[in-house]
Amino acid sequence: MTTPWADWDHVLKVDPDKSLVEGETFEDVCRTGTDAIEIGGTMDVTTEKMRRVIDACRKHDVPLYQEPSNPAVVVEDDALDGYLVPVVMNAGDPFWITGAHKEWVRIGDLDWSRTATEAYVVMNPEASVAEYTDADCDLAADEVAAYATVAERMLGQDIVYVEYSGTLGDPDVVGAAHRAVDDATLFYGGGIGDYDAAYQMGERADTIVVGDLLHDEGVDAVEETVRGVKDAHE
Ligand SMILES: CC(C)=CCC/C(C)=C/CC/C(C)=C/CC/C(C)=C/COP(=O)(O)OP(=O)(O)O
Ligand SMILES: O=P(O)(O)OC[C@@H](O)CO
Ligand SMILES: [Mg+2]
Repeated sequence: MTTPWADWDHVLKVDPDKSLVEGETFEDVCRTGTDAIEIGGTMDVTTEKMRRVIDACRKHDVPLYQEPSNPAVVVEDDALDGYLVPVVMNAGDPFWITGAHKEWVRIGDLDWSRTATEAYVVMNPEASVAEYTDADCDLAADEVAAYATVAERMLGQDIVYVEYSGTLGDPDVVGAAHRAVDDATLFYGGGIGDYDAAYQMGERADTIVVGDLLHDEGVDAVEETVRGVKDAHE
C-alpha cells in the first residue's frame, strides 16, 4: 500500500453507531476540509451500519477508509480507499495484537494493496477500547515513546497512533512519541474539541484524529479543528 497518510494533517473518524447532529448530512461531513475519513468505533458496529456510512460518502471525493474493530465487520466496497487495521501494542489480551488478525487472514481474502495497520497505544483507561482490549494504560511518557520505537523499528509499522479516545491527552506523552519515531506517521486522537486543542496536538503529532466532536457538536466545530492543525503545521 502507498502511504497517503504521510500528507494528512487531519482525519475525521466517523462512528457508524452514532448519528450526525440534526440537520447535517454526510455531504457536509465530506466538506469539512478533513484529509480523510476513517469509519470505525469500538462498540455496536455492524456491517450494515458501516455500509450506510460508506454509501453516504461514496460520491464525495474525500479518501475513505474503514477501521475495523474486528474481522466480522470488514466490508468490501470499491468506494473504500483501504483498510486501516488496529494493532494494539499495549493490549492485555494478545487477541488484539495478532489474534484477530490471524483469524481475519484465515477467513478473509485480503487485498494487501489496500490494507495497512496502525500501531495503537491506548492511553485512556475509561474508553471502551481500553476495556475491550484490556489495555495497560498506566504508562509514562518514556514507555509510550518506547512502544512507538518498537512499533516502527521492530515491527515495521508506518503509523503509530497515540489514542486517548474521549479525553484530551497529555501533550508531553504525544511529544515523546513523536520524537521517538523517524519515518512513521504519528497519529494523535482523543478529546479534540476546538481550534486550540487541535493546534496544541497538531504541534506534536503529524496527524490529528477527531471523532466524537462530529457527532456531538457538528461540522462547524470540526472545521475549526481542521484550521487548528493546519495552522500548527504551517
Ligand atoms: C483484524 C481486524 C480486522 C480487526 C482487529 C482490530 C483490532 C485489534 C481492534 C482493537 C482496537 C479497536 C476496537 C479499535 C477500533 C477503533 C477505535 C479505537 C475506536 C474508538 O473507540 P472508543 O471511542 O473507545 O469507542 P466508542 O466510541 O465506540 O465507545
Ligand atoms: O472521539 P475522540 O475523543 O475525538 O477520539 C478520536 C479517536 O482517536 C477515537 O478513536
Ligand atoms: Mg469514541
